[in-house]
Amino acid sequence: MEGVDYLADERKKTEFDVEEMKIVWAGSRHTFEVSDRMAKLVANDPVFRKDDRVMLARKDLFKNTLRKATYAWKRINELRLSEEEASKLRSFVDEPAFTDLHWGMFVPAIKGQGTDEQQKKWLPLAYKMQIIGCYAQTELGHGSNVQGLETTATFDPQTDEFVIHSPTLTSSKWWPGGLGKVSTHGVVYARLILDGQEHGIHGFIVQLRSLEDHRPLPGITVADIGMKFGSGAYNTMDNGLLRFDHVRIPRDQMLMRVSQVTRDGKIVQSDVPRQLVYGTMVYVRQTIVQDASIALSRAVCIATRYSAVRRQFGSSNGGPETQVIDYKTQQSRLFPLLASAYAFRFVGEWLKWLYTDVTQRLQANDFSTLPEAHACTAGLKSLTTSVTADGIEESRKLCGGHGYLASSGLPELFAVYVPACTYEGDNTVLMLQVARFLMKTVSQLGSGKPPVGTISYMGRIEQLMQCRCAVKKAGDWLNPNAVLEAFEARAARMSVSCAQKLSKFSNPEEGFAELSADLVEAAVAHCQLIVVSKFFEKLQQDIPGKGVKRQLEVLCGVYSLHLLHKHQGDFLATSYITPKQASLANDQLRELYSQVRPNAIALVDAFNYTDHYLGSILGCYDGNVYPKLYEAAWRDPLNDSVIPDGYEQYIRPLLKQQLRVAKL
Ligand SMILES: CCCCCCCCCC/C=C\CCCCCCCCCC(=O)SCCNC(=O)CCNC(=O)[C@H](O)C(C)(C)COP(=O)(O)OP(=O)(O)OC[C@H]1O[C@@H](n2cnc3c(N)ncnc32)[C@H](O)[C@@H]1OP(=O)(O)O
Ligand SMILES: Cc1cc2nc3c(=O)[nH]c(=O)nc-3n(C[C@H](O)[C@H](O)[C@H](O)COP(=O)(O)OP(=O)(O)OC[C@H]3O[C@@H](n4cnc5c(N)ncnc54)[C@H](O)[C@@H]3O)c2cc1C
Repeated sequence: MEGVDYLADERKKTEFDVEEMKIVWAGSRHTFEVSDRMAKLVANDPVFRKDDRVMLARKDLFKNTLRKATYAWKRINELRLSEEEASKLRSFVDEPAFTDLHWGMFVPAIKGQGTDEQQKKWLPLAYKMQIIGCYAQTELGHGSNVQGLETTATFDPQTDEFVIHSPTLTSSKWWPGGLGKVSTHGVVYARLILDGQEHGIHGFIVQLRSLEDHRPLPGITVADIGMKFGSGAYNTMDNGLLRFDHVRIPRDQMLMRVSQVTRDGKIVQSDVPRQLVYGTMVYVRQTIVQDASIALSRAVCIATRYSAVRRQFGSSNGGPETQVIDYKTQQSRLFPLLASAYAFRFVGEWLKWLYTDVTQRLQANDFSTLPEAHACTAGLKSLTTSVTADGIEESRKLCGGHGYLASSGLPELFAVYVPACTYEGDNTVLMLQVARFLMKTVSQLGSGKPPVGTISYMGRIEQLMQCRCAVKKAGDWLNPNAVLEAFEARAARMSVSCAQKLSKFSNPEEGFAELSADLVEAAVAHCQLIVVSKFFEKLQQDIPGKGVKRQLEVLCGVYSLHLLHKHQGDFLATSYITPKQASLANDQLRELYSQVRPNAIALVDAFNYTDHYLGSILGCYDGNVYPKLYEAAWRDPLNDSVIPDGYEQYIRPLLKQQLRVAKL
């Protein structure tokens, strides 16, 4: 039945202004309008159709991606879209492609690590896509350990060139997106060798393929690394392998903002810290945090709408069965994910601000906030992608059997998303970076240098080590100060406990390795505190619209109290709360679920996703799930014929054989 809104009754229950919530979710009215326009542009253009993606064989899938990406580029130019509009358009096309790495890593690497002169030379070519670039760092043998990369860049003073070489099989570049079949250039990370001496890892711009016929240049072996997890999914991307056989590039193709190599082969360090060679990763990590809220909200939107449509059990006197969204178990699995999507949205907004701030400071040679920016981007990337990947899978389970259908959109969403836990830094490795930052902070307490920014709570360490939770009744857990102090005390105590244990080791690195699992838990506690505190900070802002702020307060309560409930072992073990107080938090959490329930559909409508973008029958706006599932089944190529291909060859002889056996 076209045009009927099967979720209309749900939408009538809403207690807040959804249109205003859409603005809050988007970040501003302007961003909302751009997003809305770009989402509709993509949804209404048949070239961006994606429902057939999971059926396509790899070659067709890849060609289809090339078609979409080049068409998107054509539309971006025809419509003279701004960078903001183009970036939104790309995200609504919703298909990983070589362009992501070109714009997302190749261009930022040149911007961040290239000198003014290098930027002037390379960026105009990249901006017009006259060259297409990738980010070639990871190798077959090393990914996390960047200092362990084996590719060499040896300076030849005779010719004023670097010789790029892959000395071993394990030094083959492996994974770079866009490298396999498309990129003409790469920012290649290699070990700098000057006069037989090593000088660490640096980035080099290397041309890989001819701009005339796309063939690999002499000395270069390049190919795709093969199929990855899931159907459709990340297989639209040509992750590649790359080997160099003494490939020569001019000296001025080493990215020289951090260190320069002179004509006579000497290294000159600028006053920029060497860690800026890792700057592109910091940039991408903060974009990944922003994207986490998008991926999680998509999954939650699907699971919430379907949970309101789906009914099981509970019918009395022939009346309708219970909507599964009314089961408290469903709510306790779904609503924390809904709240997490909002929480990640706000922490992502804040992280973008932090990144912009650190970038401006770096330009003014102020490097003081770099360690905090690194810890925040690494930790929040790790936390938000882990929760999102698990949350997508939980959303699939929340949709029961139908969640397992490709047409639910959830399997592909999971398959595309889950590598985010690995790329741009394995999540455990990144949490260990946060732990190092925490241990350094604790060791410097009392040095007269007060901790600032997200770690400033450590400046109140004595109070945080001694204080006890003052909660007496469930409603006390609605007090932001009570919640914040609980998260601060837990994070501070877990860090101090690790630091105390570490101090017992004569070799700190051995101690760090031995205690690494505890250290990761302390780092997670610190990152969760950041997310909770940024949610509370958001609530301090002027938020217009009937009931909007109230709903956000409820979601903030759900976010923080579900974490408190889930990690109550930490809060109890650090002796900040009593078992009774933990139980009161859970009582309050249940009450908050009841307040989310009537607003659940409106809270996911506020994401403003088109049906095209969601790509899910279970999550469609009108909730008309069953007829659509039925129709989609008939569209499967297997149903093109009543008798399947292979009947004569396999099924018939099998049945005949069974018949013979039966006759015997
Ligand atoms: C007009 C048209 C426009 C069209 C628009 C289209 C727009 C499209 C946009 C698309 C946008 C985005 C899309 C992006 C797509 C992304 C897709 C994903 C692709 C994935 C790519 C990758 O995976 S790239 C490879 C990533 N690799 C890693 O992440 C490796 C992880 N390892 C490391 O980072 C490091 O090796 C390590 C940090 C783990 C360890 O390094 P190292 O051994 O050198 O360090 P130490 O541990 O010894 O630490 C030394 C000190 O350095 C500090 N440190 C470490 N890292 C950093 C850092 N990054 N920044 C600052 N400081 C750092 C560390 O803390 C130590 O400090 P001290 O203790 O004080 O000494
Ligand atoms: C889809 C995808 C796209 C990618 N795109 C690119 C790209 O464009 N360019 C590029 O250069 N790279 C890319 N990569 C590579 C990616 O960045 C690396 O795979 C990632 O950094 C993880 O490194 P690794 O594979 O070496 O993992 P490993 O480090 O080998 O991790 C294996 C296991 O060891 C553990 N481990 C490792 N070190 C430690 C430690 N010190 N302490 C405790 N545990 C540890 C990890 O937690 C993990 O469980 C991509 C990867 C994927 C999956």
